[in-house]
Amino acid sequence: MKLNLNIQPLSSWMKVSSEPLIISGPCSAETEEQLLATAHLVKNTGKVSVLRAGIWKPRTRPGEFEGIGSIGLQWLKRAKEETGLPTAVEVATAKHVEEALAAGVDILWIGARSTVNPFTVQEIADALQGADVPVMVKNPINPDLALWIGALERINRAGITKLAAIHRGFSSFEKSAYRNEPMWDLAIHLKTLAPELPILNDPSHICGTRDLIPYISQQALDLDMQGLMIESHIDPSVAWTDAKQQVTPAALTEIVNNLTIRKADSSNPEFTDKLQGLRDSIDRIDDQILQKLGERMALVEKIGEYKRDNDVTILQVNRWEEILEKRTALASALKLEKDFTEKVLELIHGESIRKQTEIMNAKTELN
Ligand SMILES: O=C(O)C(=O)C[C@]1(C(=O)O)C=C[C@@H](O)C=C1
Repeated sequence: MKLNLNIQPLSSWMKVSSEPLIISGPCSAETEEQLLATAHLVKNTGKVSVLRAGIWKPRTRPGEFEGIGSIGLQWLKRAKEETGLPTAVEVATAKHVEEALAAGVDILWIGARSTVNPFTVQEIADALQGADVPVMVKNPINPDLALWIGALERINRAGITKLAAIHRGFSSFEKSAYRNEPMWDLAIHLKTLAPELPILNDPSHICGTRDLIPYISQQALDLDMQGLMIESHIDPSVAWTDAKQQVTPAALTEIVNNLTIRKADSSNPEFTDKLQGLRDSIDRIDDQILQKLGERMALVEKIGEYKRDNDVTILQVNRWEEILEKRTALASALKLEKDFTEKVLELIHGESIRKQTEIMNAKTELN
């Protein structure tokens, strides 16, 4: 299945001053001085194409700093006039959209806490009708690809064709080094469904702490993401929100300088030839794997019929354990990851059980 989004390529609406595309600025606009000072430093890095700042902040508990509000729009306007950087803010209600558009904000983004709620997204989409503004949609808090896609579709159906997704990681109960688990598979899946949709990465929210930002940023670029949104602050130690994950503009420069930019393809004929040769070998091996899986499944069916005729259970725990043990030992000798091998075997065993259940049920129907 492919998504049917009507979108314009990123290059037609985003002027990237230096590769890769970096959107940066404070988590929150706190004071006019703080925003302007950060904007100038960020501009002077020469690495940043868009200035970001949160002015309406959804906070988990009441009583925390909830953003400076509409006054921040005037500060952003001034920052843009002084630095020439286009601006981006998060919007979460129709009123935010109206105010941001009236103040000439260049890019709007929808935050993870809004993307989870189709009512909120629809309200934002309705307010966007007729506007020609780029919109970026962060993934929902929970790892639900359909919600992310639904939000992108709602915004697109409102006529927004300058559209991008932002991967900011997902909330998880499991203890992790990250504030939000990257769960790269979901972003890769979205890219597969909509190859034309630009996906940016937000390492600040994935990491929650600045030390991990370089690693996640590199991984995002290596997964062919089109840019990075990295929070920066003149003095992160006194930031009013997300102090641990913001970086100074100087640190931002270092992070970006250390990134290796890899292209999606190479025009070097030697590379292309060698890659083709290796891919041909992979094609042959994939064919063999599938052929062998087909042969294995035929045996599983035979066993299924045999079990049915002798009233023997499908699940054979001892045999399954024996398989797991022997194959993971072989796999480790072949330098395959244990985790990976177990996952493959579990998939195969699950399919055997499904197939044999079908065979057993066929017997019930006949009787
Ligand atoms: O050995 C069997 O009894 C089978 O049916 C085969 C098989 C397998 O896929 O290898 C399937 C189900 C059992 O739980 C154990 C093993």
